Amino acid sequence: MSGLGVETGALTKSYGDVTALDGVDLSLEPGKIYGLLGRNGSGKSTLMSILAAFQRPDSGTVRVGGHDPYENGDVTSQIALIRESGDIPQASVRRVLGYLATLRPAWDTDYAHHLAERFGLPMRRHAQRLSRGQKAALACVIGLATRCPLTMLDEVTLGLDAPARYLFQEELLADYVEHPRTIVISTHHIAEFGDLFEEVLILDRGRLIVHDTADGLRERGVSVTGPAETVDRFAVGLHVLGEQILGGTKRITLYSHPGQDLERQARVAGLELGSLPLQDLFVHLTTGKDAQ
Ligand SMILES: Nc1ncnc2c1ncn2[C@@H]1O[C@H](COP(=O)(O)OP(=O)(O)OP(=O)(O)O)[C@@H](O)[C@H]1O
Repeated sequence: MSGLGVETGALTKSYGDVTALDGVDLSLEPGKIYGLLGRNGSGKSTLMSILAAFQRPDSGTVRVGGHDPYENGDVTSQIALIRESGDIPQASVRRVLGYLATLRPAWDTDYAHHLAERFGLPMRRHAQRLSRGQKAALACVIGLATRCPLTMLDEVTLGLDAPARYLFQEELLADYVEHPRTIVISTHHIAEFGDLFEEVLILDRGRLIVHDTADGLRERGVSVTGPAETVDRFAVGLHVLGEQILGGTKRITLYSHPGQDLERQARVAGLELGSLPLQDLFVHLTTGKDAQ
């Protein structure tokens, strides 16, 4: 099994007068790692909870592996949504892991124990008494060891310290290579987790404003660095997102490539061109005047 595909059509969901999702058309191919990004309240958790059939949309269609997941046990048994906020049974870590082994067809007990050990989880401690970071680590262990064909991780790394976040990335990539599946990760740690994503989805106020490969997204912008005066001359008439000055050196970021001729000119003038970090593009797309 190399993962489940996802299709949604014109998905909408409101809570009272708050529109959480506003006509989301989504198509996820099986077996890829997706980054689901968006500012606070943009609809990420709502989208994932609908894909996991935790709730119904107000209108629109959802297909996971070609089927409507709602009240469809054959499909939901292949979907895992792990949330930072918990959903963890009230029992010791060891019992929680044992219980999940009975629920999840692809659960790997040895792997779960290996992960728990790497994260330093106290197996006998009651899950409710774990520290915030330990709870997050337990969520990561569960998210990885379920090996569900559609695994969605909603902000699971939020409480983890830096070494644990690196550990999570390392384990996720290694396990994904061995057991490919569809993985959707929502996170605000974009700079850190950006390299994990094959494709990036950006929600903005309930609308899907970007679905692109991570490389395609990075290539939408360019940085230009060099002597301040040369950079300023080069920038005339171009769409500059931001600038940094360090001594006599200036670095500007441009949204969209200036074109081959201008790039050549820039290089001839001794300017250095580079791609933009995902996080800069994300900030631009969701806060700038270009946010759609
Ligand atoms: N149960 C609910 N009742 C009322 N409003 C809700 C409910 N759940 C979500 N909302 C609202 O819907 C919008 C989308 O929320 P959602 O949790 O999906 O966003 P998010 O992108 O996951 O946010 P964050 O990054 O802050 O976790 C927000 O305005 C939120 O306040």
